[in-house]
Amino acid sequence: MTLFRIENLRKSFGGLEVIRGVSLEVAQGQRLALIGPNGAGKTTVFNLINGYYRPDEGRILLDGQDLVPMAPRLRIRHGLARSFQNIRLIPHLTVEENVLLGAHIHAGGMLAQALPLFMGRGRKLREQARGLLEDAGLTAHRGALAGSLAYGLRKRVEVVRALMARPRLLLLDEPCAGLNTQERGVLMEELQRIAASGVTMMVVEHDMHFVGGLCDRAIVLNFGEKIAEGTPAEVARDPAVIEAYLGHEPEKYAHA
Ligand SMILES: Nc1ncnc2c1ncn2[C@@H]1O[C@H](COP(=O)(O)OP(=O)(O)OP(=O)(O)O)[C@@H](O)[C@H]1O
Repeated sequence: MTLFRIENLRKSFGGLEVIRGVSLEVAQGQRLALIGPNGAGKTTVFNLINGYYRPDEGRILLDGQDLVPMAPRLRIRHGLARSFQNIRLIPHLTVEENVLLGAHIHAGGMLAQALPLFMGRGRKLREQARGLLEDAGLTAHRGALAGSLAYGLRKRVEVVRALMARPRLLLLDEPCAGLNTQERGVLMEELQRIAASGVTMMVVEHDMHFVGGLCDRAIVLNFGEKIAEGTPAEVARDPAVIEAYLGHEPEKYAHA
C-alpha cells in the first residue's frame, strides 16, 4: 500500500528551477533513500515535504491527503516527523525533557498552548518518553543534560524525540553526518528497529554503505530531476548515476 506520494513537484528560487517535476512513491513500511550529488535538490524536497517551502506545482500526499495546503505543524499532526541534519536539542535541558518536547508539537503547536495538556497528560507523556528511551537503549542517559552528551548519542536522542510525535513517515536528513563508523553502526541498528515497528522512512544520506544497510529503495536526483530508481545496489551501478557523481568522489558511492 502506498503511504506517501509526490506528484510532479516543482520549485524555483529566483528564476532557477531547482526541483523539476519530481514524482515518487513510498509504500507503507518502506525505507526510501533520496540520494544525489551536492546541490541536486534533496534538502529542498524535504523542505517542501515538511512545509518550509511551498511548491510552485505538484502534490504531496500522505495517506491520500494533500499536505501542500497544510501548515507545518498540521503536517506533523498528520503523521510527519523530521530529524534535522543540524542537531537542535536544547543543551541545558535533560535528555528526557528534550524527548518530551517532541510531544508538544503533536499536542498542537506552540509550547504555551500545549502546557495545560502537558499538565493533564504529563504522566502519560513521561511514560511514553521513558519507554522510547528504554527501547533505544538510552535509559542510562535520561537525566543527563543534552549538551553534555557525545555527538553520536545526541543524534540518537534526536531520533527518539521525533518518535514522540508518533510519526507515520519519518524524514531523516543526513543521519550519519559527523558520526564515526561505530556510531553509524549503532544508529543503523536503532533505525532498523524503528523501521521494524512500522515507521516508514525517507532518508537523505551520502554514506552509501549506510543507505545499503537501511534502505530497500533509492531514488537519485540530479539537477532537480529523478535520474534513477531501484535498490541501493542497482542505482549505485547505474551509468547515469555514476556519470552524475563524476567529480563528486565516485569511488565513495561504488560499494553499495
Ligand atoms: N532558499 C534558497 N534560495 C535559493 N536557492 C536555493 C535555496 N535553497 C536551495 N537552493 C538551491 O537549490 C539547489 C538545490 O539545493 P539543495 O540544498 O536542495 O541540494 P542538496 O541535494 O540537498 O545538496 P547537499 O547534498 O549539498 O545538501 C542548489 O542549487 C541550491 O543552491
